[in-house]
Amino acid sequence: MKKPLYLALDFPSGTDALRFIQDYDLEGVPVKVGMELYYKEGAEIVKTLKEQGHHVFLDLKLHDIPNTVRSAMRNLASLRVDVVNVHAAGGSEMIRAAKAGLLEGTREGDNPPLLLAVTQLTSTTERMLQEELRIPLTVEETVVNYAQMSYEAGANGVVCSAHEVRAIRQELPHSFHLLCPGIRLEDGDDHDQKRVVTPNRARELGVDSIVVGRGVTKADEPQKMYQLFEKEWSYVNR
Ligand SMILES: O=c1ccn([C@@H]2O[C@H](COP(=O)(O)O)[C@@H](O)[C@H]2O)c(=O)[nH]1
Repeated sequence: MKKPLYLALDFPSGTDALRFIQDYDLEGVPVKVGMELYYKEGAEIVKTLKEQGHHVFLDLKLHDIPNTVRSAMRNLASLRVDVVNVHAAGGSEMIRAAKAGLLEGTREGDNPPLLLAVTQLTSTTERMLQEELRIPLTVEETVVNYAQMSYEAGANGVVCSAHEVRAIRQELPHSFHLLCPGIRLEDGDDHDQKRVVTPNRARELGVDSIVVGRGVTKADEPQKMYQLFEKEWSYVNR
């Protein structure tokens, strides 16, 4: 799929998520299932969304010892999701194990899910990194470092903020997938996100895919807002 915009289905239940899709004519759009929805509904919601024709990014951000991550990824691959992720902070051995688990769990003839590694969350600031986590680097330095390590360990790409895209592109091949949450329209509410950009800017920077949640799901007119994000991102009708 070329340059997807993933709608983050951060809803308390599957009923809420499916109703939202139906109410606002979002059938078949790429979606992201995160912890809130998955921990409530489990694999069933993923199966339902796949049956309904959605491209599914399962955003569970695994972070555990390599053996555990390998077994978990084997099970996630069997759900035939399109994208999964781990925290890059789990290290290269864990990322290699994730990749191995995905290959083991993928049915013959299918493509394994894309494996992305989360670098620094888009809610992280340089102050948090340096003062709370005591990492004496800039956000950009840690993100590029995680991206290089993830690439060498076999990840297909990373989750980062669009702020770091240029720096990553200087170091790694263009085929390395850069997926960016923290996307807001010019006058949008940032909520708890700290490193945000507009869909327009993300496109200009060469981001491969974006995630949009509350900008659509909490809007007064969700369908209209989805179309606005989509239009800026894909540069249609201009
Ligand atoms: O660094 C990260 C990694 C994941 N996310 C997830 O993306 C969406 C963003 O939602 P908004 O409502 O558009 O802020 C959300 O599901 C996060 O869990 C992220 O924001 N940043």
